[in-house]
Amino acid sequence: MSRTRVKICGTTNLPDALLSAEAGADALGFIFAPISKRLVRAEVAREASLAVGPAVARIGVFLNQGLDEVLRLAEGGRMSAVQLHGPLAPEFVLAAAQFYPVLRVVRPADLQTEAQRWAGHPAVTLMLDAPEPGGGVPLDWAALQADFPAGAWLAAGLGPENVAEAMRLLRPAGVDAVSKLEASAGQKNPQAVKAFVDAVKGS
Ligand SMILES: O=C(O)c1ccccc1NCC(=O)[C@H](O)[C@H](O)COP(=O)(O)O
Repeated sequence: MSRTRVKICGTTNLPDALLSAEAGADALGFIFAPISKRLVRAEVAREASLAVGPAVARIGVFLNQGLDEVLRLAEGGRMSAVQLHGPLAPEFVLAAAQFYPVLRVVRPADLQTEAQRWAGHPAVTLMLDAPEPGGGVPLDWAALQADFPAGAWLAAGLGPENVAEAMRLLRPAGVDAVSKLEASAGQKNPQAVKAFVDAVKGS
């Protein structure tokens, strides 16, 4: 079984991209959803994407945005994958997956349905997150143990202190965090980023 991948989300500037990459992150998230307090411009994301080297994935994060906008911003920011939040039609997810690997974000209530829907679609990977993304509130991992699908990623309220326990209970293929890794909204706390990556890789 391969090790759990670690994604640092909400990257808004070049120094934070570099510090996350140097800490050992496998993936950086760039939020293009206009409602986010961590919104990044495509030009900034592009500069960061080109600076972190070929081994670090760059994941464009979208919430209820049209396909043209998703593709334009993902291309402009030099993303390597897209993360799709919101109540989207399966056809929309499939259309995006023609262009980029997709992290399809689902809520606990939809997990079983979505797991069945996307089984056998290699371009679509599930990510379980709280109903309010970027809110820093953990899910009830014990309650999810029976249904957590192999290969799925986990987000919501993860940080250096609790990620090992979440991994022990759910064995996610990847973990994602933002709130607990910030000094302020959109600005990373370097010690927290390093501690989070080390906790994931040491588990
Ligand atoms: O974080 C945001 O501001 C955000 C806004 C709109 C859509 C998605 C957003 N974040 C997506 C993420 O991948 C977060 O890392 C994930 O929800 C976990 O956040 P947190 O619970 O704060 O660690």
